Amino acid sequence: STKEDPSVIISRFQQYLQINTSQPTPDYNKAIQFLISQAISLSLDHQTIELVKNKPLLLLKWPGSDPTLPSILLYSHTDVVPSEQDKWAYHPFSAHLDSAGKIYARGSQDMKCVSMQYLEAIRKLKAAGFHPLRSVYLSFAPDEEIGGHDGAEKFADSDLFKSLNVGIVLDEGLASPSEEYSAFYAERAPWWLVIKAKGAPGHGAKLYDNSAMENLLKSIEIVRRFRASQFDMVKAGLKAEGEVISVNMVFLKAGTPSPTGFVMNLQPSEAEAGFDVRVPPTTNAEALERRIAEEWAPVSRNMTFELGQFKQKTSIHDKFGKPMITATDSSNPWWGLLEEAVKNANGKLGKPEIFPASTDSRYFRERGLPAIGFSPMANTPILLHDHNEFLNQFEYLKGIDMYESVIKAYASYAQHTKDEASRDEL
Ligand SMILES: CSCC[C@H](NC=O)C(=O)O
Ligand SMILES: [Zn+2]
Ligand SMILES: [Zn+2]
Repeated sequence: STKEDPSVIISRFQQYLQINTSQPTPDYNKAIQFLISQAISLSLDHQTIELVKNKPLLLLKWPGSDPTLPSILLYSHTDVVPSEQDKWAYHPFSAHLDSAGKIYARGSQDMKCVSMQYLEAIRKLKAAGFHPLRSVYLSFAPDEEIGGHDGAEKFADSDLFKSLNVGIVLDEGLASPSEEYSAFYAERAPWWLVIKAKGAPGHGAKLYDNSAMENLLKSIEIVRRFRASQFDMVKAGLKAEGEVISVNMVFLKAGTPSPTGFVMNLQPSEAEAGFDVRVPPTTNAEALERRIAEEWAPVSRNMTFELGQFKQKTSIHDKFGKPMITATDSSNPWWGLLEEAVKNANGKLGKPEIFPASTDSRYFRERGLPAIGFSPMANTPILLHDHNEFLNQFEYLKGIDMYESVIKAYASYAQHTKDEASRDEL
């Protein structure tokens, strides 16, 4: 087969990056249309599913020769987070390629690179005459950045998904600043917390106990001490970022509004603060909830709290009651195959990590399925959700080689895994 000019591969990536799929008004139709054109050029079967109106999910299939074997799902999301355009060196949807080979775009790392690399790897495998044993599915899903409720959550719950008989899911990971690729076997659960304080209102000049502001500030101090204790373990190198509980205050809301701002000589009777809390899968969840109720928002200080507002208080357990963790030992051959495949493509996989934020993988792990987070970007600063998100074109091309090797290994795996065998019995 003839080798394709890399600049053609890069320009296809740029084309996808130039489609504005930014929340809260992603142009999903344009993205899906483009991806379908790629699927057609690869002779892959395609099907668009609207689990929710105007939120299309594209499903592609590369049929395997043994339909009795569970399939491989190459998963990605099509939406990206918003960007502050004027803080970028280049427009976030220009996909500008600079003289060092860096491609600047929102989504260049999270995760339009992965979507396109899957497709490019399949293009190469097809050109080399490879035929999969296991069926390979690709799904391009909406709404990951706003929680995945109208995307992955409904997809994983559908009869269609069941009919795909998926055995392993590949989803997004993170860039790695070192030369080792990062890979993730679990993630932290988001617990979005709002604590509210009540207290007696009074004159702004009066000193008295139990005002709403004082009550809230005491809680904030206690939360900050907890935050520091967790952060210290990371700083001391005792734990990785994904292994501690993170708590970050994300809003403060209090005061009595007036046409000129706030009333200055009145102490308000209510005050609240919001926290983005992320919980590792092996946390004692009851103990953490007790801590919140007894220390962070105690009734004794006139406080209340709400967990799971904005639909985010995810369980750290799957539906079988086990911590949502994909095995990395010999019980899960997919991990070893990934390591091996990366090595065969002249890369090196780092130690398995817990993803510090959230991904759609949780909807698959919830069902007891193994899911691995892997975005092949080595020697790259982690810039997801940041200004000037970029990916170097040479890393992008290397990533295609990684997937070529990984997809080949996964789609050729002939044995039933232990997992698959036990699922068959259900
Ligand atoms: C919790 S739902 C939002 C998902 C989002 N995912 C990636 O950044 C995150 O904040 O982790
Ligand atoms: Zn993402
Ligand atoms: Zn994201």
